[in-house]
Amino acid sequence: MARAEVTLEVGDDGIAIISISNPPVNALALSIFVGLQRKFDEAARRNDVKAIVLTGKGGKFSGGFDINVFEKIHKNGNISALPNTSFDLILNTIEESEKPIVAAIEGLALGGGLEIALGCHARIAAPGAQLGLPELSLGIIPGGGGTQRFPRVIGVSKAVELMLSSKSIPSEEGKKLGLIDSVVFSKELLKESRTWALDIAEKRRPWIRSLHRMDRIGSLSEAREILKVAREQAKKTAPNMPQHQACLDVIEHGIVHGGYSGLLKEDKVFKDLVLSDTSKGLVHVFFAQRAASKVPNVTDIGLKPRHIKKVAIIGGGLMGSGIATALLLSNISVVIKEVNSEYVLKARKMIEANIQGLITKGKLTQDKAEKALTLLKGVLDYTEFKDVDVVIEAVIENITLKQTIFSEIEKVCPSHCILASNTSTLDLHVVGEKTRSQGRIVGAHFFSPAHVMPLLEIVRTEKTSPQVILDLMTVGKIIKKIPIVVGNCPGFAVNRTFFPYAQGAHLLVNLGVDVFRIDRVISNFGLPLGPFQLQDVTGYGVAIATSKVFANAFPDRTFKSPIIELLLKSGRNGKNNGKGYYIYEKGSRPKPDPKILPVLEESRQLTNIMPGGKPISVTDQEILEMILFPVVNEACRVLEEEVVVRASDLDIAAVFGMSFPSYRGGIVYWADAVGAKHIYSSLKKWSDKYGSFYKPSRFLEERATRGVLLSEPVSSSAASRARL
Ligand SMILES: C[C@H](O)CC(=O)SCCNC(=O)CCNC(=O)[C@H](O)C(C)(C)COP(=O)(O)OP(=O)(O)OC[C@H]1O[C@@H](n2cnc3c(N)ncnc32)[C@H](O)[C@@H]1OP(=O)(O)O
Repeated sequence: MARAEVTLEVGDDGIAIISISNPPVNALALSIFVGLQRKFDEAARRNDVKAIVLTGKGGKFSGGFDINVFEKIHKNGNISALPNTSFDLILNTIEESEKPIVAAIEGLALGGGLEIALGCHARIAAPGAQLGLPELSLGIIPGGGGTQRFPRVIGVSKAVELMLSSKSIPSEEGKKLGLIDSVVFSKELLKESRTWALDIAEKRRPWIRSLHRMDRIGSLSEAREILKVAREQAKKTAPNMPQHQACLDVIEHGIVHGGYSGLLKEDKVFKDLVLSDTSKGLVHVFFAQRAASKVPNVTDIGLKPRHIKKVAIIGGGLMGSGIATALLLSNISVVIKEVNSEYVLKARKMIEANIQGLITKGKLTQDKAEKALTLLKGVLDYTEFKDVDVVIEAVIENITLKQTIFSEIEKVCPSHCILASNTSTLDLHVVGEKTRSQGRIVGAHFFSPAHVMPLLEIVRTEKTSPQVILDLMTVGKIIKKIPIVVGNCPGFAVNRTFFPYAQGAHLLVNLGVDVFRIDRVISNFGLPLGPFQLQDVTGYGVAIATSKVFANAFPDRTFKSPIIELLLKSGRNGKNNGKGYYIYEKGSRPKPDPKILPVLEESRQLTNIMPGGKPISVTDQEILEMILFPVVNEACRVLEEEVVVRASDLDIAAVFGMSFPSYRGGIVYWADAVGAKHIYSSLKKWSDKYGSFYKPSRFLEERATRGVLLSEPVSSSAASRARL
């Protein structure tokens, strides 16, 4: 592996080129900071150096501070491991240097990488470099002066927008905003940066120290107004996350008391936040997401992903159209097959509406949208299937229909073609039973709406070939999904783990707890919708179909709630017809509908599970735990059966498939923070009181008794048991 190092070369022109090298993204590891300090000191001392250019090797400036250091601090609590770069390196050495320093940026300058560049006296970038301060997405604020210099360079409004959203911008936009002084072709980057540095040294260009600037800040009252609006917005969009308000406070402090005072405050707040639970959860998710892309015997055996040019989708309903949209937007040709031309047209309309939605939200340009639609073809037969690389079947959950489709596509598609099903519940063995292509059969489980939800659950059987899995993972990444590879079992990893979520909520209602209180408790915890509003939105048909699957697969731990059947009987269809647990009216927020109370009463009478016929009395915390602990319990079974490669894959599944709050790190991470002992003893208590739905799994019992983390690998736990 290449060494992390900083090099210095001095040219005949008197320019010192200092280069960061730490592949793959030139993260600012502690040794890089030491190296930078040494090389800048050397350049400052040397008489043959007139000016300095700072750059990154391998086509990247820097991906920012080394996040592994945060992970270590989270484990050992030792904050003193953080170097004092904001003052020693960026302020005193770079910004206050007696020789001008120009940042030559290629590829990316993120987080600490951009903060170092902001300390330089000019920034030259190659086209398309990604520039941003994504620290808030890690639960912290920029800690290298970004909260002070960014607003001073690009203005308060844009700086706030970019920091709060953790979004990056390309060099070209950076140039328009004044962040970048010049955009030049990659091959000209060093030459142009050298010239620029010399020009500053010889006073042909201004020598600008960002922290001293006030020209882009505007008046104090304007800045305060921008910050006030941002605070209100952040209260809504990031309610349980401290870093958003903290970032705004630090920006304001610097505007009121000056940049240096702002740096001092930033340093303190940054260090406090590094130790916060929010940062621990988000950093865990960062690494868990990268870990999910490493699948033993698939990604580590030297296979190369094949190029996927054309995908066929069978079924242009909600799922099929969503999947098609995601593919088209990533320049993949899509053939969508339907049973008649009316349905083909409907599918096209849905895809157009998906795309229009993205344009309206500013996420897509008209040009790109038009180009994407040219790659779409609607068909009624298999003629177009002769050269497709992947088929994704997305018809209704009917096993006979799916079996027929699979035996047909096996005949018409080329022999390399991947045969995927978007089933969310059916056994893949049975789906592909009538074919001789078991190695090519795989699940491609997208989540609705498929063009928006980030997770792609790739389901393999023992026969699915590693090449097929690798190819599907690659397609997933191309279409900007987060793929996790899981085993074949009822509900696979995501729906299987989360089936007790809705059932737990229904059980509580039948024990007498208020529906809307449950939804409030769950959304206060951080899920975007409570379980009942989620059912309204996803449709009761889905709820009925999935509960049937789980009732068959796991009858010992299924709670059968009559509520949905009763709602349907009383003319309620959820959001679909504007009436569910909530009332849905155009232009207004969903309103709880008290008219459902008699329906709930009827359900309670039918199930008759309230102890002594009276509603149980529970705290909000108990409500939360009575819904989420059964999910953890099922996650334990999923882990024990090794349906997922590693525990953190379930965290990714929870965050990106079920919108579990990312700052809580995912379901298993959260459970470990709560403690297996408490979860086990609570479930045991409730199973004695309310029945087998709560019965703790063997895995949970064993881990709780032995004090082993739920996230510890199954095999290593067995090994540690053997050692005892
Ligand atoms: C003091 C400062 O204010 C604090 C900070 O700077 S905090 C850090 C701010 N920077 C960031 O948040 C950037 C995080 N990284 C990213 O967003 C993306 O990795 C990226 C856009 C740089 C590259 O994306 P991509 O090309 O898809 O590669 P990706 O798989 O994500 O990363 C490649 C490898 O680099 C590692 N990596 C990326 N950024 C890293 C970082 N800042 N520190 C340590 N490792 C990092 C990843 O973990 C991964 O390692 P692996 O191969 O062992 O799994």
